[in-house]
Amino acid sequence: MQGPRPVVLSGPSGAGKSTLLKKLLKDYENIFGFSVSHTTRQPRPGEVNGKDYHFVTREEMQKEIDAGEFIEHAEFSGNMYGTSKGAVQAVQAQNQICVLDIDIQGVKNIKRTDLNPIYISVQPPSIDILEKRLRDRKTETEESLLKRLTAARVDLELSKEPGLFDLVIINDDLEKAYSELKEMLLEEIKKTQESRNS
Ligand SMILES: Nc1ncnc2c1ncn2[C@@H]1O[C@H](COP(=O)(O)OP(=O)(O)OP(=O)(O)O)[C@@H](O)[C@H]1O
Ligand SMILES: Nc1nc2c(ncn2[C@@H]2O[C@H](COP(=O)(O)O)[C@@H](O)[C@H]2O)c(=O)[nH]1
Repeated sequence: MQGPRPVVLSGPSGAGKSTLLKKLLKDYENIFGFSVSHTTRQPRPGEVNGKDYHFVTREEMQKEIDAGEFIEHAEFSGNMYGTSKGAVQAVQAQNQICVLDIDIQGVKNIKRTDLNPIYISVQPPSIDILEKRLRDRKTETEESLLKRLTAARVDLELSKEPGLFDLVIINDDLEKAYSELKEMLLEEIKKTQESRNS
């Protein structure tokens, strides 16, 4: 795959990946592009099909997986999620830095590909704080919230594997976490800006 190095943002549900990503996409509108994943979960209020996710049925997604159209896919908290080749190519065709928001199974699967991204894990200061953030977000039922907390514990354990991530950001103070993210990506941002001006 060509163009600037992609970025993988991973970490437990509710850790703050989308919040950080939204800031990044707003501040560097033309530099970063979001890899729009497929999912079988129901859209949340305000989510737009084709922008936040491609919302599909299990049958539709399985058909595309069987056809070899996905770079990676995983089952998370009772739903399927996956990154299509098309999602990444659409961003790379614009010569933008492609950002993938994926779970830890996705990270492990991407490691087996030639995508060569920068791997960043966004983590909460504690499980209690994560639970509060997920509850306050009001997107989950009690059942899905408990599933996500169980997955979060597994994620935090697995992410200790040496070398799995290039950077771990503890998202306590949002501005501090965002500064750490920007600092890590500064070189790729500069390279992309320079290539635009040349
Ligand atoms: N540093 C922070 N301090 C307080 N609240 C935060 C902080 N960062 C994010 N939040 C809030 O926590 C909630 C979860 O954040 P967000 O939706 O960005 O998580 P996520 O990692 O993208 O989750 P998911 O994987 O489920 O999409 C949101 O309501 C967000 O506003
Ligand atoms: N392996 C993949 N994981 C993905 C993908 N898109 C999103 N995700 C992860 O799923 C959970 C839950 O997301 P939510 O939007 O339902 O809260 C979260 O950890 C995402 O990072 C994907 O394409 N592949």
